[in-house]
Amino acid sequence: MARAIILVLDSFGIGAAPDAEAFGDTGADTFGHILNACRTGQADRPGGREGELDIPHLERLGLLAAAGLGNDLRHPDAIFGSAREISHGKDTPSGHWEIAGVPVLFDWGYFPKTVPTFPPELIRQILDDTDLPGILGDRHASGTEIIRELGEASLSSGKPIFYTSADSVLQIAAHETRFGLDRLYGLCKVARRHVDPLNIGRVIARPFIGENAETFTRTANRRDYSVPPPEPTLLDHAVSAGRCVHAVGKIADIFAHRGISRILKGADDMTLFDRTLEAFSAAADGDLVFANFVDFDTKYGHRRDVSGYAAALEAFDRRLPELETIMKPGDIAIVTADHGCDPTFAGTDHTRETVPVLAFGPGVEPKPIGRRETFADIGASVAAHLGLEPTRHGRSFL
Ligand SMILES: O=P(O)(O)O[C@H]1O[C@H](CO)[C@@H](O)[C@H]1O
Ligand SMILES: [Mn+2]
Ligand SMILES: [Mn+2]
Repeated sequence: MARAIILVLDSFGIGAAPDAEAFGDTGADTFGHILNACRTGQADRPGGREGELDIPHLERLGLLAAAGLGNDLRHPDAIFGSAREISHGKDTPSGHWEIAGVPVLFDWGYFPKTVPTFPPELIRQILDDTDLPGILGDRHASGTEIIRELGEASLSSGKPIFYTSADSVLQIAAHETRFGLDRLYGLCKVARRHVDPLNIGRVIARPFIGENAETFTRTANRRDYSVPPPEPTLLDHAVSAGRCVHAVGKIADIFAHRGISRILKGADDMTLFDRTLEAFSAAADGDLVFANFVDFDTKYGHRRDVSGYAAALEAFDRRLPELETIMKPGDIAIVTADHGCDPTFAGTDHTRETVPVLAFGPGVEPKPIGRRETFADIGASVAAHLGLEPTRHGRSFL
């Protein structure tokens, strides 16, 4: 039994989703394209990273083999393979819930690519329930770009910026001190209530600071208001069995705080790695640590920043031995992802891809597991490992 830890590299897809075409994502391959850009010198950063992608630990755990890349004849030190997604969406909740045994087999609501994008009735309801003079934005956008464009107008008018993406999401950006953080959270709660009937997965508060378009930056006080998963997840099973679920980063928000015992937050992925180690060190036998590393997605994938993504992978890789050192016999760690966000792809949205599944630990017997038919095999394996009630979906690869 011992302990289990799932590390989600948010958006770290490895291409080859059999249904990529249905999402307009034919050819998307987050890992493959980063690897290639590094190899051909297109991910060099003056004074920063350069050359081939340097990820010896992920390679040792079978990442290249899992992605069907490279001709490394050494046998990986892990259970290695990939998984496709069966959820209808390629968003963060869909990916994480499916990992936890609950694929999203219904259709989320989405906002159209028109301007305005939000139904006037929805905006009217939100305005009626708040003291706002109106809203700005009201369209599909990249979060950083729309703040640069409309942030100053938001400061002078007192109107928050509403936007969406290819995900089932309503995002609200407002100045953290001038608009006020608590006021922004309150507004998101009101919006959450009104988007429920539209089947929208998340409302996200996007606070930013700075004085003008050149200096605006988003802060770590982002908060996601998700709908709860439609049936019990691996996390619920763990908590019902009296285990502790240690949620690192935005995991608690993604599961609408259900099946969570402890929350550990951090402002960036390296701090989140510190918190992950802290959580794992504190975990008792039978506990689950579930960590999400959001920067890959938010800071590099959506920003289409290839060298930034490469540097983040290298930084993550360098820290893996710290986790391996504190693992005890009987523990299992699984490195995976929730969807793709190919930084070389058109647009700024997620990409439908398969994800890596690398499972390792002192007593874990390495083997290939091929391409799993659903991310839920991860949850099923963790449930089997921890002796928990199996989730309805997924088959254990252990
Ligand atoms: O462009 P930003 O604000 O980072 O938004 C991105 O972040 C959202 C949540 O992960 C996604 O829906 C995507 O649109
Ligand atoms: Mn995600
Ligand atoms: Mn994203």
